[in-house]
Amino acid sequence: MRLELIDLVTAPPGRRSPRIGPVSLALDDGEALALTGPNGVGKSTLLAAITGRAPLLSGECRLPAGSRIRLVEQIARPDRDLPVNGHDFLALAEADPRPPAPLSGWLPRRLDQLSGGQRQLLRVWAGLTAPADLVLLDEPSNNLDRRGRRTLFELLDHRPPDRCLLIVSHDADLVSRVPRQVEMRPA
Ligand SMILES: Nc1ncnc2c1ncn2[C@@H]1O[C@H](COP(=O)(O)OP(=O)(O)OP(=O)(O)O)[C@@H](O)[C@H]1O
Repeated sequence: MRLELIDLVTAPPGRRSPRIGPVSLALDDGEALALTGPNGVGKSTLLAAITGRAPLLSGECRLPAGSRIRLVEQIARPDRDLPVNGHDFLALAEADPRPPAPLSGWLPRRLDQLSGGQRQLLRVWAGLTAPADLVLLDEPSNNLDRRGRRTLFELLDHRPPDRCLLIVSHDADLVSRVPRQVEMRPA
């Protein structure tokens, strides 16, 4: 699987402005890349364009037909009042049902009874281990304290090796652990 963005110009979903890009990058099987850049430069919008939610105004987004993409969004949709526990959540996401500790200990609990950071780590695990060719993580270390960030790094180390990984982050420590970095700059 190869993701290739060629002079891609996009905009937030349902809009034609502000224009984001042009951005060019390529990612091959099993590669991980960190996408950095200032607030508002368009990183989340670029991820939305790769998933097809944001418009392609010009340029190209090349992905093999049938590629499976998993996006772990920066802000989780509210799951309050959903009677779903961690086991159910991983099963629904078709994710690996056996995450490492401490995530394994949270699985019997309802998602709405976990902390924001605990939910965040479960969402990242689900994104990393569910069937996919390309995993997009938007600010995965948000909400995490030092121990949570260490756990996140372990989860990333355990990711299945065959999939491409694109991580949007402002976290210098996380970015430095990713072999390749691309910085988005304002047009
Ligand atoms: N629904 C929207 N309508 C109008 N403008 C929007 C909308 N969503 C985002 N924008 C604008 O599009 C630009 C890109 O936003 P985006 O969230 O992609 O940036 P980002 O690089 O991910 O920022 P951050 O690092 O703060 O998460 C910003 O200028 C933002 O204000």
